[in-house]
Amino acid sequence: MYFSKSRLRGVVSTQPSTVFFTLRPAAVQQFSASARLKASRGAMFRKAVNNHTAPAKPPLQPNASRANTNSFSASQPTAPIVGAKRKLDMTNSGQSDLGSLHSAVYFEADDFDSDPDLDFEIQHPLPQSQNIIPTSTNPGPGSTSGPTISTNISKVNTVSAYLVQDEIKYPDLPKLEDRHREPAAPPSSAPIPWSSSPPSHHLPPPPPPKKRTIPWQTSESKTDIKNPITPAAQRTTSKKVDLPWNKTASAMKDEQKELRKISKKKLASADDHQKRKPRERVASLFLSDEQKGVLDAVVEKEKSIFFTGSAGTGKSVLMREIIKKLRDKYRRDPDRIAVTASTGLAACNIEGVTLHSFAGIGLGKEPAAELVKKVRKNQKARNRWSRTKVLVVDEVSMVDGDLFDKLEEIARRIRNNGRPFGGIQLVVTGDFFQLPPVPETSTREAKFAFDAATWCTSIQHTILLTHVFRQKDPTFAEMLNEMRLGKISPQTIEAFRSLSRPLDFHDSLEATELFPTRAEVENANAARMRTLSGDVMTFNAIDSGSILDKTHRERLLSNCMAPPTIHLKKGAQVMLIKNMEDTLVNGSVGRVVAFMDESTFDHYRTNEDDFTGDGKEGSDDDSKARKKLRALAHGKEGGVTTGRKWPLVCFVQPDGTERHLLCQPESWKIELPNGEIQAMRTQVPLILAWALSIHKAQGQTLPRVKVDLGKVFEKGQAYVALSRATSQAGLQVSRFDPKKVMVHPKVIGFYSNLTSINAVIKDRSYGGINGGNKRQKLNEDAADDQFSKYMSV
Ligand SMILES: Nc1ncnc2c1ncn2[C@@H]1O[C@H](COP(=O)(O)OP(=O)(O)OP(=O)(O)O)[C@@H](O)[C@H]1O
Ligand SMILES: [Mg+2]
Repeated sequence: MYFSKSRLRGVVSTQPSTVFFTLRPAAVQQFSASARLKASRGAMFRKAVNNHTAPAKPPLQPNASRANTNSFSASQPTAPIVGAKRKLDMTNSGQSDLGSLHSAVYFEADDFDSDPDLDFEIQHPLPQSQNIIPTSTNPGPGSTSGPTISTNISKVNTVSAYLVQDEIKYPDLPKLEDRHREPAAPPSSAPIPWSSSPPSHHLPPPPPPKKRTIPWQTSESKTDIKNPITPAAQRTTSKKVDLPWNKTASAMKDEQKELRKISKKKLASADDHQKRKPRERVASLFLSDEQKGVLDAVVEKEKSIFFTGSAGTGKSVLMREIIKKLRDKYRRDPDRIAVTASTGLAACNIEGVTLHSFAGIGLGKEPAAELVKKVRKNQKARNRWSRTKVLVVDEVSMVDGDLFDKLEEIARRIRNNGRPFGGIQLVVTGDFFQLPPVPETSTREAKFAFDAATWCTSIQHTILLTHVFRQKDPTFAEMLNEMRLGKISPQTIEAFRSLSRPLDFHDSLEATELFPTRAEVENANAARMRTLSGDVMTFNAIDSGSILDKTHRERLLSNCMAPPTIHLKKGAQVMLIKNMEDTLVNGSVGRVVAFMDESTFDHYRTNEDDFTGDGKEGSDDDSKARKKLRALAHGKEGGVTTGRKWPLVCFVQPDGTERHLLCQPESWKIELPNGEIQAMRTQVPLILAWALSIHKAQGQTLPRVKVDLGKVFEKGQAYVALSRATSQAGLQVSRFDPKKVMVHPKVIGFYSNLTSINAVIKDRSYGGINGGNKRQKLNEDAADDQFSKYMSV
């Protein structure tokens, strides 16, 4: 073994006359032989030391920094004081394993002169060239080319007074051989990062051969296999019997089988728990007559329908009801219904897949013939096309017209059926006045689905829903309708301009600000979070599903309303993104008031009156209630804080009353018609709600909304943003400009040809809901009537 110069460089003091070392104890034993060699060649040893030059830091610095990154900062003095400074750092650093190895063993070069053991020459087992690395061949970063020791002294003076004493008092150390016997010294086999010894030298000596232990021969190991997560198992993991190489292949297989069983059981019990969890979900709404008419046409008459209507006419509510009824109808063959949407977000909202995913066409940019070949090669996609009887498409306004034609051709050819869409019944909804399709290339203008060559033959009936549920105030509904059609009267412009004032509410909820881009949303929410004091609670989603490729799965789930991670603080404004109860639905906005576990919440719920104040900020009642809630959240109010803590959110309902909900994780699925869950995310059903993107807001109903129209840039954006609001009192609009309300002329043309289902129902002469060919006649007769009704202002 050798005592390399690089080691010396790291520890040599800056006193030229009195050299001291900080030796890694592991090196002490190694040092014995080499020191003897060197001491016997005293001159050579001193030369080695004197030749040692200042920049001692480089060889050790990385190790020191690794050992305790906190104790080193960039601003700390560097090379010149390294010997001294590092010694102090390392010996003081309790956390550093390097530091502990450095437990301050000091000695002077002269120590060895008086050591009788050093007075004999030993024959080193290895040739010298292998043991002492010559300076020339191993200059290292701190070799002779660096600053000299004297340079170091002057700099060290400023750092450590005791280093400049003429004579330094070193601790009285036991003799070297005594030190060898110190029980505290780590074994010499402890690996030293810069040692050039081969790893095998650090290995402990091989144990004497033992009788082989086979797992099934010990009762302990049997228990371990049955219950690998018991403490016993954990304890035994360090025993030799549990080491994988001590098991036979069949024993390993048995163990894996047991583990699989256990994890299956766990999953099943988690599932059971989910199922058993009492959940008062949203009760079915009473559908209006027009909604019922559509439902009947789809489920009973099995017609291919496109139902549309302005924002808030209950298209989504109706679509959910249709899906429910269809699933019930085809409960024996659930894969007969394909639930899809134009975008990932819309698909996630109805627990379906994107049209692209369903079709198995990738991006779908190739010509139809190639896509047909592609689908034919993909057995799963082929099966989906063949099995589907009803194809549901939500948010059709964002489906490209060319894509619609391609899908129609694929359906016909894969199903070998010449009827439109190969005989598949289409149930399509959306509002073309809202967000348009994203064009395939920037050079070509967006083509709407109704512009597809096969739209008219594929859709038997187009139905217009006219009753607006979202806005109860007919004046406001009419203002929004004008905006939708892009024909805004001067009075309406004035009315919108008057909404630039700040909202006037007396509770703690603020308006949700809608932005066109995601970056603006993230900045706005992050800025608001920073203003809150208190601890950040982080909730990470659990993702699963049949798609094992992580990137692919993440891409699918990136469209999910639930984020992969959400950071919350007490006081954060949040939006519920799942329908929970009648009044707590997707879009409800509230504020996080505490984080608590389920049992504490149960206690809170049963004594709710104690925890609700009069709502007036600063009042006695309110502060008492807050105190109680705080105490409860900290487990001081009788609640047993046993489990994981979840956000407790106080939602303000439309009638002004408050509801508290403990927001525990919910699941969002991306599910193929055959029931295969491609991807699933489980996360607390909340997102930050000071700000939201217009894209994510599409489809939402929001009680308080703030929009800066100066920022919108896309057709339909202004209408989507403003039509989220339920009332004028809950809407703040800045920079309202009628020019920002852009409507595509093709969309106006398309809607001018529609009539409402009410008109059809009223006038039986049309024979109820009309067939595809009759529709044109109906449209011709009723279009002027209807359009003049909607364009009346
Ligand atoms: N039959 C109904 N009875 C009572 N409320 C209803 C009914 N249908 C819908 N609503 C309510 O009207 C609001 C808007 O409904 P929904 O979101 O389905 O409209 P939409 O047409 O899909 O709107 P958008 O085009 O903005 O997505 C929701 O708050 C919903 O609960
Ligand atoms: Mg909707």
